[in-house]
Amino acid sequence: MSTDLLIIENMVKRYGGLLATDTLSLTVRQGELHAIIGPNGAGKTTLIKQLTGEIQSDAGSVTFAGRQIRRMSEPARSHLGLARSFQITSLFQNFSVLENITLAVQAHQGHSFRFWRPANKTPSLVEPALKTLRQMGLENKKDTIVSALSHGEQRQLELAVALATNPKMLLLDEPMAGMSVEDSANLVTILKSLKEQYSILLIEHDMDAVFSLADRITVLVYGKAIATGTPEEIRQNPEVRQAYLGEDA
Ligand SMILES: Nc1ncnc2c1ncn2[C@@H]1O[C@H](COP(=O)(O)OP(=O)(O)OP(=O)(O)O)[C@@H](O)[C@H]1O
Repeated sequence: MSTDLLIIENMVKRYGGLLATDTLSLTVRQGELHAIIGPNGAGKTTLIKQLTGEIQSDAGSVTFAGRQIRRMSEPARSHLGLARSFQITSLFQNFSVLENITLAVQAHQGHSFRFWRPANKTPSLVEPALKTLRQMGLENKKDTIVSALSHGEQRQLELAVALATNPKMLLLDEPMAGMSVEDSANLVTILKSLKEQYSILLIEHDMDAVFSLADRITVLVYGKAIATGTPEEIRQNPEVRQAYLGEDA
């Protein structure tokens, strides 16, 4: 039986007179990749920000790993295992790949920065960092300075930074944005390998990626979920075809 790791109930966010999130309810199951699609301005990024705690919801309930998190701070949510990646450029450009990850692990573990011992020489930080780099196929780049990485590799590293904190759930906001076809295909392969080990909420405009990766898809229009279902159910849904996907979907 599948368990719901994230349960969103009747969540609301208003910007003045605009309802950006309109009594939205959805669940993400343990080990599921749940994609959110919808036209520009549908409220997808607003939803992610409400989940991370970057913005406060006006109403509703958000339960994550059995805890009510709607009023929790961003760091508290991150410690519970909610990790956001993408659309935030969080890398230290002049530091190496390994240093970037060990610093993320250190910050997550809540250590003060120990300047007398560099993070990339501390075994308890290096071990999880190397494991994550292996998972992402970036191990051979561990000593490369971030600014020397390709755009696609930097996006992969952003994902590695999120994974290194050992999250329960990843919130991915348009990971394929600005990527070449080759880098996108590579990222799809990586995300497939991460599925099940992590629960993933994915926002993405690349429909090929969404339909090949998602276990379930929710379609957002004007802040409202108009449909949730398997990729096949979403493809067949007449309301979705009309509102978003177009007749050739
Ligand atoms: N800080 C803000 N103040 C006022 N309105 C906002 C604010 N942030 C977002 N909005 C509005 O809320 C609605 C939802 O925006 P949001 O960015 O969440 O949509 P989105 O689905 O992520 O769009 P896109 O696909 O273009 O990234 C839009 O109408 C947007 O103009």
